[in-house]
Amino acid sequence: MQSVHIKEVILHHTTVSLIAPFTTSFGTMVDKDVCLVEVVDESGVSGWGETVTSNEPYYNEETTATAVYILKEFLIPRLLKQEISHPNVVHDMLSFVRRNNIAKASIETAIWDVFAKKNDTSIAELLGGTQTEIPVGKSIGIQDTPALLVEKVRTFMDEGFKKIKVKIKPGADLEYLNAVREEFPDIPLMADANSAYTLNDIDHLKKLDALNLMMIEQPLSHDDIVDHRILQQELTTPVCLDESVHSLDDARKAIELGSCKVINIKIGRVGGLYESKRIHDLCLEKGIPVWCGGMLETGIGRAHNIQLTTLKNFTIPGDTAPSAHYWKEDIVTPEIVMDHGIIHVPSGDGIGYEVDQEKLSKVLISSERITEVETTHPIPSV
Ligand SMILES: O=C(O)CCC(=O)C1=CC=C[C@@H](O)[C@@H]1C(=O)O
Ligand SMILES: [Mg+2]
Repeated sequence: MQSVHIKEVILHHTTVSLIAPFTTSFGTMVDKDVCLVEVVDESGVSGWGETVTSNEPYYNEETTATAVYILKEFLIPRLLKQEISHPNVVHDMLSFVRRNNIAKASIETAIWDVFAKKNDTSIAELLGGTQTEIPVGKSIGIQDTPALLVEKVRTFMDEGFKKIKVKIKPGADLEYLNAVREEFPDIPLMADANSAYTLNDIDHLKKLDALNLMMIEQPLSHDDIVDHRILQQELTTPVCLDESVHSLDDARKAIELGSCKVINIKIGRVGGLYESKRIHDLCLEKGIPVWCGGMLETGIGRAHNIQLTTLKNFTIPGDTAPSAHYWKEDIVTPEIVMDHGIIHVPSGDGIGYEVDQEKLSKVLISSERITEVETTHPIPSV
C-alpha cells in the first residue's frame, strides 16, 4: 500500500451550535469550538479529523484550546514531512506526549482518512470491519421533569432508534427512569451518570437493578477502575465504562478486575482508531460487548465513528444519531441520515463522506496552514 507523506496540515477553527442544549451531570453544552484537522499528502489528497473536546475540561482534562496547542507544538511537528507507512504507526510516533488523547486522535484519524483515500479503500476496510448497517442509539440529556423525558423518549422511539441512553445524576435518576419504564417497560434503555456517584451511593444505585437497564455507564469517578469493581459486584445491572478507559491497558485492567461488563469505545478518548481497534479486539477475545460513544461530533467525527462501528464486536447500538439531531446544517455531504434506526455504511473511500466547503465556510472562524516545523520544543525524530 502507498505510504502517506504529509506535505501540510491545515487547522480549520470553527464554532458550531447544537440545535438544542445538551445537559449532563457536569454541565450544559450549546456552542462549542471545533478544530477540524486537514492532513494534506504530497499527492494533494486530504484526510480529515476533528477535536471532539468541548470548551471546558469537564469530560476529561482537555479542551479545544489545549488540543490545538498540543497539535501545533508537538504532534504536527512530529508528523510533518514524515513518511507514514500505515496509520497504525502514528500511535507510537505520538507516544512521547503523555495522554492528550483527543488531540492525538484528531490527527491520527485524519491520517487514516488520507491513507485510505490514497489507497482507494475505506477506513472500515482497513480496520477489517464487516457490518454494513449500523443500529443507532439516541443519547438524551437531563430534562427538567420526568414527563418531559418520557415525551423525548416517545419521540425518539417513534423515529426508530434502537437504544435510548438517559443522562442521570443524583436527584434526577430513579424518578426519571421509573417514569420511562412505566411508559416503556421493554425498550432497550440505559443510563449514563458521567461519574456523578460514589461508593457511598451503592444502596441507592442498587435500586437501578429493578429497572432492567442494559447498563449503567460510568457511575463512579472518571479515572477509577477499582471502585467500579466493588460496585459491579453489588449490582446485577452491567456497568459500562467510558471516561475510565483511556487505553488498551485500562481496558485490560478493568476486564481482569471485573470492573465492567461493557465498554463504550470513543475514538477521541483513547487517542485514535488504532487504539480503538485494539480495545475492540481485546473485548471480543474476552467476551465483553462494546459500543461506540458519541462526543457531539460534527459529521467528520461521526463518519469516523460509523467506520469504526463496522467491526464485529460493536453489538450494541452507539450514540451515533444522524446529523440533524445535532446541527442545523452538518459540514459533510451527504448529511448522515438514519433509515428506521439504521445508518447504512457509505461505500466511499476514507470516511465515506465529503467535507462541504460551502457549509464549512458558514461555521469557519479561521484556517491555519502549517507547512514547516515551527515549535521551540525538542521533538523526538524516531
Ligand atoms: O454524541 C452524542 O450523542 C453522545 C453525547 C454524550 O452522551 C456525551 C458527550 C460528551 C461527553 C459526555 O457528556 C457524554 C458521554 O459521556 O457519552
Ligand atoms: Mg458517557
